[in-house]
Amino acid sequence: MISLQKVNQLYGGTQILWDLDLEIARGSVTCIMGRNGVGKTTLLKCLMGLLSIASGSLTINGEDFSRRSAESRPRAGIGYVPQGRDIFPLLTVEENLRTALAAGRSPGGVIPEKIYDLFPVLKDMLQRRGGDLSGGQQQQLAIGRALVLQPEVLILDEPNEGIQPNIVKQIGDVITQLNQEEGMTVVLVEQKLGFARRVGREFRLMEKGRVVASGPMTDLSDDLIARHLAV
Ligand SMILES: Nc1ncnc2c1ncn2[C@@H]1O[C@H](COP(=O)(O)OP(=O)(O)OP(=O)(O)O)[C@@H](O)[C@H]1O
Repeated sequence: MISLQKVNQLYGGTQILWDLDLEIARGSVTCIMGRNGVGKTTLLKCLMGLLSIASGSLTINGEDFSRRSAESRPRAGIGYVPQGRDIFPLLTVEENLRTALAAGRSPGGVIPEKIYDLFPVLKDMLQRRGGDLSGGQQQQLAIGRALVLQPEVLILDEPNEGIQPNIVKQIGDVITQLNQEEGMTVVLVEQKLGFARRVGREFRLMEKGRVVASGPMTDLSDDLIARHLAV
């Protein structure tokens, strides 16, 4: 459903993505993995239209998105949880969730109750300011916000970075639930091998701006880990 072909991307004169090919199947949970600086975040930003690609193609459900702006993604059913969460610290939890409604096809509307079923803590804290939440709660808020428009695809950039273990487990369970019960397609950048193995069904390993190995998670061998992940 998502296909990148021969994608090249540059920051000024520095090329980060090199003829990158990537296929994401509908209904899969795919972990993008690789050492620091190989271009994982850059890849997600290109997927989201936050960075423009110099050449190559990006198609979503067969439609060409290579040149479309970031605003097109929520309307195409794609939700995004950026690295570092990017919630609004001075807005309340409810206001943070509402900001996502504005990006939809028909601005306005209501926050789906489902979000509070997935993350009950958000309901308890609706009137608290985002900045007063713990890191784990902020991450739950960022994921909740990405789910407000009920996307078909959820893209997450290191959702577990700097988060306590019990919330990491909860986030993993939510991803599995969304995938298994709603058929949501999930793409995540993940550094934690244990989490990737538990939650991911597919892996893509990156090295120097390219995908160099891919397959079902059960094929992620010790040899591949030693070659492309170990520091
Ligand atoms: N705004 C920018 N301008 C110039 N170079 C950048 C910019 N953002 C990232 N880079 C560089 O692009 C390369 C890839 O960065 P990217 O964040 O995509 O890697 P990553 O695999 O996600 O790494 P990490 O795991 O550390 O987040 C790095 O060398 C980084 O320094």
